[in-house]
Amino acid sequence: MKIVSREQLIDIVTKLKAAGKTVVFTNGCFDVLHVGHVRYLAAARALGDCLIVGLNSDDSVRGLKGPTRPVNAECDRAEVLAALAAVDYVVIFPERTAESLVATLRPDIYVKGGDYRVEDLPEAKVAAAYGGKTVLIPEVPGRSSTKIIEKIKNNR
Ligand SMILES: Nc1ncnc2c1ncn2[C@@H]1O[C@H](COP(=O)(O)OP(=O)(O)OP(=O)(O)O)[C@@H](O)[C@H]1O
Ligand SMILES: O=P(O)(O)O[C@@H]1O[C@H]([C@H](O)CO)[C@@H](O)[C@H](O)[C@@H]1O
Repeated sequence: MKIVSREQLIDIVTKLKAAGKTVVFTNGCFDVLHVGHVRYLAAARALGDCLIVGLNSDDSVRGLKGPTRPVNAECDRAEVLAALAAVDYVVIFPERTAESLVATLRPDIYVKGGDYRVEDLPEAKVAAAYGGKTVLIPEVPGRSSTKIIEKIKNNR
């Protein structure tokens, strides 16, 4: 099963690190999945041996993106991500940022998309403090969940 609790992940990551594996971590809302997400996750997985995705809970997505989001509930979003070959584990987190997950799991590599700047990522600061590296994956232009939702709303 790829969808795991924070406690299960601590155990999994401890074993991976003991075996000398490179652990990669990213986080996000992943509301309406698109090709930008798929390429991004494949590129993140290629940086190491195991890709963990921290998935924002429904309440935390509402707090970040507004009351009409998410379109897809957290259990559905988690199952869709877990169906991707690039994704090894999914953990749902309730906080506004993934700082505590990064601090707990201490992944070797922290990843976000090119729509972010490293200096704006609080999670990157947490990673840097224990020697973790942050990598930004170039953005696939013109693809976003919001754009898909707008297209459906406007019936085009
Ligand atoms: N087009 C894209 N190309 C590459 N990476 C992306 C792209 N869109 C999102 N990402 C990355 O995927 C992760 C999840 O992003 P998110 O779910 O917010 O995507 P989004 O499509 O921009 O959503 P929204 O439109 O709701 O803001 C983030 O780390 C983000 O950097
Ligand atoms: O899907 P998003 O909006 O890219 O995900 C958010 O990313 C934030 C980012 O890491 C900068 O802090 C994160 O803090 C937030 O919890 C969402 O995962």
